[in-house]
Amino acid sequence: MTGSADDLSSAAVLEARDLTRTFDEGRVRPLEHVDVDVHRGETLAVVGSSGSGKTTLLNILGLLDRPDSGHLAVDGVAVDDLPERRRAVLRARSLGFVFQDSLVDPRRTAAENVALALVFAGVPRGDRPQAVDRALASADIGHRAGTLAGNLSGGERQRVAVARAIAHRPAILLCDEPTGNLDETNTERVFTLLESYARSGGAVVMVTHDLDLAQRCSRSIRVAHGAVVTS
Ligand SMILES: Nc1ncnc2c1ncn2[C@@H]1O[C@H](COP(=O)(O)OP(=O)(O)OP(=O)(O)O)[C@@H](O)[C@H]1O
Repeated sequence: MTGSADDLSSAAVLEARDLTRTFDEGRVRPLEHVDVDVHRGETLAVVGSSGSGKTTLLNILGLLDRPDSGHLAVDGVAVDDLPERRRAVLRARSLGFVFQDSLVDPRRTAAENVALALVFAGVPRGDRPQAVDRALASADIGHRAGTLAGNLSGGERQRVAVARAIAHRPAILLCDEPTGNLDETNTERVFTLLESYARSGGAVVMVTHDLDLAQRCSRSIRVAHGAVVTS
């Protein structure tokens, strides 16, 4: 990530135009002609009823799925005609993912889980130990660096998942119900981490059913009947 708290450029790091995604030969149409911009320094909540298309949108923004039509630029790179190999590199370098159940490897330590993600992100070997320490510390889980992830609590494991997602300083953090399995205290901790990543210059997109959290984001959009509206 090149931005910083002092350099919150207004340029969008995610720009989606006229996205359409349908399933079942067009019978299911979660996204139709949708535009979305996401900027550095912001937390963007994506809300909407179950089945409205939130995950579909997140998957397209995260290069995990392709739209039927439309245009998408990720971290300044137009991806529409990019071959899968280059999409994978962009995904690994510019994007970080946090899911409701982020599936950290229970047989590896917290630090090893984060280090592995740095390998995939192409971070040079010599830079990895410091990046691991920094990420675990900023996710407030540095004191459990050497603990097997399988022995951590659910809240601690999710903080490791956040550390893993931010360790390579991606421009954009995409989160699908990141607090969905957490109690109130851990929800607050994880949300605070995401906010602080945005404050440090990242862009955070968060699908959530938690309307209180959505209200605390800098902006929120609602997916409904194929459209995306600012809510
Ligand atoms: N691969 C697929 N094949 C067929 N239909 C799909 C596929 N993926 C999603 N859908 C359908 O697209 C619609 C939107 O699904 P999506 O998972 O994006 O909703 P959502 O808003 O994230 O829902 P939830 O809040 O329940 O997770 C749903 O009707 C879903 O069944």
